[in-house]
Amino acid sequence: MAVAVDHGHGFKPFTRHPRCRLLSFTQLDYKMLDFSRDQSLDLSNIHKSFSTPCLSNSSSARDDLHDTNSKIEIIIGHAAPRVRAMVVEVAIAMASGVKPEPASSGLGGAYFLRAQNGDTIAVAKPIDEEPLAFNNPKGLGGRLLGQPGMKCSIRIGETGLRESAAYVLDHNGFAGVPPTALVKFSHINFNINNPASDSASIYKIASLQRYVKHDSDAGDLGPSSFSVTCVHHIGILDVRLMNLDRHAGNILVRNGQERPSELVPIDHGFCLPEALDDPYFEWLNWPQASIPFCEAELDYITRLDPYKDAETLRSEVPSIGESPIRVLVLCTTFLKQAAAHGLCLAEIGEMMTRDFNGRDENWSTLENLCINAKARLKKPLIDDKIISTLKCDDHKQPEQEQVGEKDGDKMFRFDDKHKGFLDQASHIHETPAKDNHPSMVVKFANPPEMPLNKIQDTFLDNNIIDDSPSTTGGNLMRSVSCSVPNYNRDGQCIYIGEMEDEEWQTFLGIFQKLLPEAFEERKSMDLPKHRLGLSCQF
Ligand SMILES: Nc1ncnc2c1ncn2[C@@H]1O[C@H](COP(=O)(O)OP(=O)(O)OP(=O)(O)O)[C@@H](O)[C@H]1O
Repeated sequence: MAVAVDHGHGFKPFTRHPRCRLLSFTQLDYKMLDFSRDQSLDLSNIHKSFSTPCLSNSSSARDDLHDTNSKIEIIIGHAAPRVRAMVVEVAIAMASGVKPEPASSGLGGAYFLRAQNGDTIAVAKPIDEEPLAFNNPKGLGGRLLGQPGMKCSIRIGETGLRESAAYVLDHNGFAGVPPTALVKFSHINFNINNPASDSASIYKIASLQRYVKHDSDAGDLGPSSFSVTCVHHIGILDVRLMNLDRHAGNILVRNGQERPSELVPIDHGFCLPEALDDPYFEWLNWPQASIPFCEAELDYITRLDPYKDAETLRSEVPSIGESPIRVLVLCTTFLKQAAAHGLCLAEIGEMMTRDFNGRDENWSTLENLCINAKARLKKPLIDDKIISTLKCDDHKQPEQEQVGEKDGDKMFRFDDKHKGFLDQASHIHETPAKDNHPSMVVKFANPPEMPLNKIQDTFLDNNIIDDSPSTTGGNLMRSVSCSVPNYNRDGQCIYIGEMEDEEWQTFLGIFQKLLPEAFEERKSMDLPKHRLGLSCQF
């Protein structure tokens, strides 16, 4: 068998729904491993091929139609350590005729790739088999790539990117994310729900992660056998990446000869959302999270450079886009300052998590800080997606916060002096809803600055726009009614990706100035301490 590394651009660009951003895989430096089933394996040849890259002849989708040889191509992760070795092993296994084995667990399509001797090498998760995606094999399919997925802030088809990003950002294996890449498989039998209509079935894009031998996952055990270090390291990663999905099943447990067990974090598809969202941290209530960071951990956190990490993502995972990168910068900044103020992991995690009391979900402390920081920017914040119905009026009533009630909607004055406005916004959900959508009215002190088109653009994809002029008290009132789709319970996320660069920098500066007071307030609460009372051994 000849295994060759290809620096060419072997496949046609991967596109998705026309209204959605293109995944710019054409910009990426593809490296391809070709292998053929009818030739014998020659490992010495593999090494030679790596050191002497050569071009593949199979450079178009048309060629692929006539080429039945299996291929695997690294799209993201070719510079990451230990990725190539994993891909070579998978390539050899596939060349020997080994078939991917579907995993029964998980909501998405996942496949174990085994070597000829039966050892599992890696886990592949095709992006079109994610939960809700059209080729999902577990009855959860039907949607196009690029639409909001299980989490409103992460699009269908983009979890694989994030799995790779988590590995790239886990510097020196601090949290122990297994080697992960985004790859393209061709001529491999993954699931297709409607073969007749699927013309692109000759290849699939998938995340590929090194399989980790394990004894159980964290859901099978209580946390008392887990090492403080493992919990802290995984928690630090989750905070940086705003992981929305750190449930116990996503932490594998390896029992050593002695306690404590080693923890391995997997499944990072719901990290790095496009907007601030509600993270889920299983470790939040584990006693280890309430133990202060040790010197080495504090040193690691101090040395984290959010801007360098942002550059790393831009160069190594370019298709991820700027919004998730901003979430990374914001969360890393938050972590660094929180740790410097002496907060423990549990306190930091709690500040990032929304408060759900069974009926209402309130913004997290982190989200409230961002709302306040945005309110202090000069520009009116009308494109925040916290607003589902907007009305504007140049009639100023500066002394009043709530300026009235109309058709069941509360009316609030809004200008840049009125920083309390966005605190009020947390009460939006309690206002009477129209057509089952939360509703509010905002009065703008400065109508000319209101980019009405921008509002319409923001909501156009999924909403009904009603732009009807009316008059109130002699003042022109423009009305824009939009229904925010029900992504989550409240249909709301705080977006930070829409700001211009300069505005973003100003926002970050304001955000950082707000942090010390918030940390002091958090430290004055003693919530996490009671957890230390639980009986556990470390
Ligand atoms: N790197 C790995 N090493 C060992 N097992 C793994 C690895 N990655 C995933 N698995 C296992 O593969 C199965 C499916 O993986 P995973 O849970 O990540 O899929 P998913 O569809 O994204 O799941 P979920 O519904 O929890 O989001 C699980 O049993 C998981 O434990």
